Amino acid sequence: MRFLYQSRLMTTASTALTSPTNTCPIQPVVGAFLASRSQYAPSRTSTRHSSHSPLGTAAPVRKKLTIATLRAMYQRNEPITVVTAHDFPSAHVAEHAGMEIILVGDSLAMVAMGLEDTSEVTVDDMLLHCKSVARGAKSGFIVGDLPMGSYEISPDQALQTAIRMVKEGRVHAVKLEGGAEMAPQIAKLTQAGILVLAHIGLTPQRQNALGGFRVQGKSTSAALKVLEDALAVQDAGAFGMVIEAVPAGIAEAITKKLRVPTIGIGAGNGCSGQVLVQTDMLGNYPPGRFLPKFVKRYADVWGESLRGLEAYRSDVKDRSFPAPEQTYPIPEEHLVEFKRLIESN
Ligand SMILES: Nc1nc(=O)c2c([nH]1)NC[C@@H]1CN(c3ccc(C(=O)N[C@@H](CCC(=O)O)C(=O)O)cc3)CN21
Ligand SMILES: CC(C)C(=O)C(=O)O
Repeated sequence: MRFLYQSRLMTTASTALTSPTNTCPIQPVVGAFLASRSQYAPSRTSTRHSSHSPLGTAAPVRKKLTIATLRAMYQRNEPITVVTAHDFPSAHVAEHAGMEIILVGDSLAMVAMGLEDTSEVTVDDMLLHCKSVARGAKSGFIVGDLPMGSYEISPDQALQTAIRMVKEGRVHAVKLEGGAEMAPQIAKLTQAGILVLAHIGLTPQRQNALGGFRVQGKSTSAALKVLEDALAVQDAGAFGMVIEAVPAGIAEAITKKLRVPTIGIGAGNGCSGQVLVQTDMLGNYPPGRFLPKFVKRYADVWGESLRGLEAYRSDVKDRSFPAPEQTYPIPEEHLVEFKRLIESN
């Protein structure tokens, strides 16, 4: 299953940015901005923007989200929306869609780096992706994963890594996998003023020990262990926790026992919020790829990307691209003179 699960796909989802169906309140601002730039035509009077990030640097689109915002949402029982991002465009579109938390998950190993699993990801890999995401999402609350091997050895190691994630990666909080056994790490980071999102239930970095990506907490005793982990990470100071692949009824009951939010993935709608991997939920993979049961596909980025690329290829092959409107004109007399000069030689 591990082999089926990997993905070597292109990953940007920037097409959604111009979608007229986007109901996000900031959409009119984006629309107006794009319109004022007349289809990205270079302006003589203003700075030219790189084609790699059509909006130049990301302008803030809403009030900056903080831990206080998240706590207030939790208090009023408003679901917290979380999605992963791994680069500038995927962060930018997540922010424009109003996501509260943008998670730079180590699943970027598969969805952005084409690796087989998350175990090869390094802190430097994470930093590169975190920096790009931070530049794309100026108002979101950004959480970065501590990769396998960068925090388990000791609380000091965890703190060293977490400090780099904040200082260099520009994240607002870190996520680390593990329950009661990670309480010392969580406490150390929290005492140093670094916010921690814990991750319990199915912890993919331990896939070998778990015997694969298996649902956790399926028996009474296994569910009690998940609750024990939830209470331990809460008491160690985690501001919240991801609960992955746990039966819905168990995750809901655990959520009710806590005073910090749970962010569910494959854990039912009784959690305080939900998270999905962006490339999964946007359908940025070819048909037939294996997906966990908990993924719902909300878009077909693969289909749209393929359609656009095939149309481009076809236009290049029959020379209908570039058309006159995509080329630079020259006054006819200059062209005639130019040709006369080069032909007389
Ligand atoms: N692209 C991507 N999306 C993810 O959601 C994700 C990653 N990568 N990588 C890290 C983990 C691994 N994840 C997974 C992967 C597979 C299953 C899975 O196949 N679960 C079985 C359940 C098997 C059982 O009953 O125990 C399923 O049928 O959904 C679950 C979580 C979630 N995470
Ligand atoms: C699936 C989410 C929770 C994650 O940890 C990741 O993207 O790595």
